[in-house]
Amino acid sequence: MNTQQGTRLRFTKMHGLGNDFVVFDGINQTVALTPEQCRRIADRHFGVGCDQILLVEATTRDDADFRYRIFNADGGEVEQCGNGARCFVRFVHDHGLTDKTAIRVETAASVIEPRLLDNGLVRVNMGVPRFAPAEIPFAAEAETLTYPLKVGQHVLEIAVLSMGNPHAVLRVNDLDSAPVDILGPAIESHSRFPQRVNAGFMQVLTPHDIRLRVYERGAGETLACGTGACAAAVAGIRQGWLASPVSVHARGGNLVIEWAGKDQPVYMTGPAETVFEGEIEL
Ligand SMILES: N[C@H](CCC[C@H](N)C(=O)O)C(=O)O
Repeated sequence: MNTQQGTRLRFTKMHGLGNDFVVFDGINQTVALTPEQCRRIADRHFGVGCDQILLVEATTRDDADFRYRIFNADGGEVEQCGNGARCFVRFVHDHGLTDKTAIRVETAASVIEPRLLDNGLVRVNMGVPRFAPAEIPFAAEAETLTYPLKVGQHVLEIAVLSMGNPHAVLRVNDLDSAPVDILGPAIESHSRFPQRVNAGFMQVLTPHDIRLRVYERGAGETLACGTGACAAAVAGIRQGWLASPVSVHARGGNLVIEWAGKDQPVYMTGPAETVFEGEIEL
């Protein structure tokens, strides 16, 4: 069953550092979007325009308060969205769906824990990063710290990990001249990533500061990527270039990522903004 033609849906336009979202309350209205309807909503000329669509639903888990579904602009449903998680808790709190400031949210990948802070920012326990190739998924003979990836005539040395969604992280010397528009889509659709991948380009400034650009799976380059920031910080810490906490400077603004290593969770802190409320007829 999908949302029938002619149905009007209420939505809220939000963003986390310019990574923007159309958020639907799927508890007080019936929202069942087809990939084509997602593409239409996300279209910046024929729809509302966004990088991802976020759907708030009731959960059946007794260890979570809500269910959180994420759809990329290309219509594909995915496992995780970090900037969206910060907007999620702001949305459910501001729309009276909870009076809690710290909630547990079921996603396709895990249960994450966003918390509204007194200073207006949001801190999220994004869970434990995964490195086994089969858990990414990524085609590799064995798990190593980095992997050579042949892209055209280049052989790139990438880190590969999952924050619930797949990430490839490449260190570059100068982010402004990095060929993100060429290497981004080539990595995103590389055959060794059977479910495609988010491609992060990281410039290390100091052990506690990086600049980051992410060519996102199913959305293209965004102004910020929360799970991408987590993945880049984890990759840099593992390779000895970085130390927690790491300030991640994206084009849309800054996130702070904390990770104590090994099988510890990654914490992400940053803003979540509401832009406007609206209605759309599908
Ligand atoms: N493009 C991602 C989903 C959105 C992630 C990003 N917007 C974030 O803030 O983590 C994927 O296909 O896995």
